[in-house]
Amino acid sequence: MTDSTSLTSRGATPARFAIGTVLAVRGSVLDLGFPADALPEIGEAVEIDWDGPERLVAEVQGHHGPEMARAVAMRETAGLRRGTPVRRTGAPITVPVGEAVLGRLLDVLGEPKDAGAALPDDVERWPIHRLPPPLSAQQGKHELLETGIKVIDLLAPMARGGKAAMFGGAGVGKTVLVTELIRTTVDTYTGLSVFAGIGERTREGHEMLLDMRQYGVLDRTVLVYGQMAEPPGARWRVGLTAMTIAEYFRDTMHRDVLLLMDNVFRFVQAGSEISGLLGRLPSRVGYQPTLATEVAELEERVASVAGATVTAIQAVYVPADDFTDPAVTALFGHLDSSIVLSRGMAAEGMYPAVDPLDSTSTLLDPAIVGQEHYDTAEAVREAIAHYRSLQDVIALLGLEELGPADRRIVTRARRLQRFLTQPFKVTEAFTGKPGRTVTRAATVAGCRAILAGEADDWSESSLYMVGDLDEARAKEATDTATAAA
Ligand SMILES: Nc1ncnc2c1ncn2[C@@H]1O[C@H](COP(=O)(O)OP(=O)(O)OP(=O)(O)O)[C@@H](O)[C@H]1O
Repeated sequence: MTDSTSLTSRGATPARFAIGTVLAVRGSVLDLGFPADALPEIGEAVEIDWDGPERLVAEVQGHHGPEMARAVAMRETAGLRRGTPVRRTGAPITVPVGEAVLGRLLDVLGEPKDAGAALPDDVERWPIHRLPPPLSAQQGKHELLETGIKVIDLLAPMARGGKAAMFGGAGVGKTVLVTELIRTTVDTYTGLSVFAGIGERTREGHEMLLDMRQYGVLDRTVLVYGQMAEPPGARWRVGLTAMTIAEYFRDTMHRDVLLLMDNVFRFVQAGSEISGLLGRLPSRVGYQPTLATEVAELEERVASVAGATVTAIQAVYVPADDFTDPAVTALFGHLDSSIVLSRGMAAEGMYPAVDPLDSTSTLLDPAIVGQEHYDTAEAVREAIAHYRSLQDVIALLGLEELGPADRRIVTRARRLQRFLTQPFKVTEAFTGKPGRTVTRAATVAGCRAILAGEADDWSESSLYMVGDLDEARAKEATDTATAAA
């Protein structure tokens, strides 16, 4: 028996501060020995008393016999030895919340990583595991969150207090789109933003910090990072850390919060790594058997309560462009707005590469967006779907072989596709084109005019990478004048 048993049995240490020891270290997974009457609970945080480089906290995941708990470390365990003392905390992992964390870059445990001052000792802390608000307290999601991005506002509008996700394979523009959404919404949005960087490149965290400072919105933003170089425990829990900070702003300060997560797939992937390390049998496609529960635990907490909202905007990597991947399908069901990025469109330079047919939103309903918007969105989809169905024929026989009605639809669909491209503020530096935001009304009006044939005689390039239709009209006029001269 360990010393700790005698300590507890003498009654010198209350159970919740009971001391145990590290029995085995396998990467991020720790086997911990405790006295039988003081085994930490599942979900409880334990602190390792070691002389390693950083405070080491682990979360208990299971009990293996009456005196052994298995836990997942939130930080690197290199150098950790068997026999090192471990302390129970009697609570789940807690993270600092409130005004003190605004403008800061934190890690999964809420510790600052931005070389700034330490957080005050008396900062309020909340546990990262919390239940979603009861259904009776949640409010509906019928208010639109206009983004100023034409294709999203028209075809996959977002809800204030809702959940939206951008799906796409590697390099199709997820990060660019999420960053642009922060950029465009912070100008108009009076709420606070919490950004969760999950399992992506480490440098992106510091770039985001600099960007937020440059936009002058850092004091309304919290950045929380668990990036790809960090152990799976950090990547698995960092989303909950960010969510908890957002919930505090919503529930205690009654502020609207924009919660941005890049990349939610990495959260699922970290859960899968941990499941394997814990020796659990894998389920479909090798994912953890608890996949749906883990995703639901995160997603269900995004809600509006008593007039204050948390709006989630997430990037989701689609492995090998396979939209039937279980991680991707588990997420789809939770969303109000699904924005699908297409490799084909990215390859043609049609940025943002949002697929107009695959992207959907529950808000695209005449009762919410209005009849005119709804009808326009449907007509745009129909025209593009018709064009796609004719693409093989066009490739084989040429446009000339089509009847006049089909040819008219193709002309308009191609112009609509170009009109739905848009230069972004965040890409100004490398495209050289100043970014544009367009109101929903102008987007709808522009598409209606194209559908009615106004742009039939314009060159397609006049509609490419512009803001509203007036800008395209002006570009067409200049180009025509230059050609004539
Ligand atoms: N709106 C855009 N305008 C111009 N170029 C873009 C746009 N979106 C993406 N790109 C180009 O595509 C590249 C990849 O974009 P991004 O990093 O956002 O992809 P991603 O889907 O997040 O990739 P990963 O899965 O590798 O993180 C950018 O570096 C840029 O060159």
